[in-house]
Amino acid sequence: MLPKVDDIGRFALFLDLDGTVAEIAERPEAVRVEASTIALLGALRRAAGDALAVVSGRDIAVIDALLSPLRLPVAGVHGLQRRDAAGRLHRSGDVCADLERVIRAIEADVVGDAGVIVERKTGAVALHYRLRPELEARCRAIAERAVRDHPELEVLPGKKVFEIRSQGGDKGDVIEAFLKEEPFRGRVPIFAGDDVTDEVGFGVVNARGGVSIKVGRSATLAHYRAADLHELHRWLAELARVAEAERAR
Ligand SMILES: O=P(O)(O)OC[C@H]1O[C@H](O[C@H]2O[C@H](CO)[C@@H](O)[C@H](O)[C@H]2O)[C@H](O)[C@@H](O)[C@@H]1O
Repeated sequence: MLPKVDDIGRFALFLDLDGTVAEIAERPEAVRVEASTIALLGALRRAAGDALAVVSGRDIAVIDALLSPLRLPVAGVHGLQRRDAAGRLHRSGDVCADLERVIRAIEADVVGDAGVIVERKTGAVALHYRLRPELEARCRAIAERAVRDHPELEVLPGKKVFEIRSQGGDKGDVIEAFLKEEPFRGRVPIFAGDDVTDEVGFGVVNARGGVSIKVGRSATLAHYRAADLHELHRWLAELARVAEAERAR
């Protein structure tokens, strides 16, 4: 059930990417954002007076490519990177000097595991087992071994993935940071996401009396739920439509 929101101009909108803006695909590089979804994001940005940001686990460069020609305020790698509305880049966390060695060790570990995908990111690496779900325990063990001697690294579980990342800001921190700046400042946050790394974002949004929306069925701190991405997109389209109608009056 999603709430009635008539006046999106009071709100700041934060959207997760994979599973929320874009459908989950079998491989990270297979993801595409529908042209209709890009048009929807453009309409929402206008409706929200530019207070729309994407908050994702992906690298900012990948998010920009997926959302092209839009170039939105964005946070990447679950909060390690952020580009504010003025285009300034912010980074958090210390880059692990040993990360390349850690990634090579992971690649060597999975060389015989066809279908397991190692996705390199800035300050992080994701070990995907969506194509080999029976290898979950093995991938978890590989990820945990990779961080054992590196207190500056952490393992973030996600949807059929274990991510190894430099410790640093999370999705809650970047939502807080956006809300201190124009055009987000003074607005009530709405945040929609589908994965466990979105939960810290829901916590921040709930504490500010905002609208937290879980996409999907699993346990969550979010106050509202959309059954799937399509229900969320219909709700977002209605927000944009109402704002457009208001403007035309
Ligand atoms: O925070 P998000 O925008 O949701 O990004 C989280 C991770 O999403 C991607 O992996 C997930 O989506 C893939 C494509 O649909 C899917 O194959 C995989 O199983 C999912 O875990 C992305 O590849 C990661 O880098 C993001 O951190």
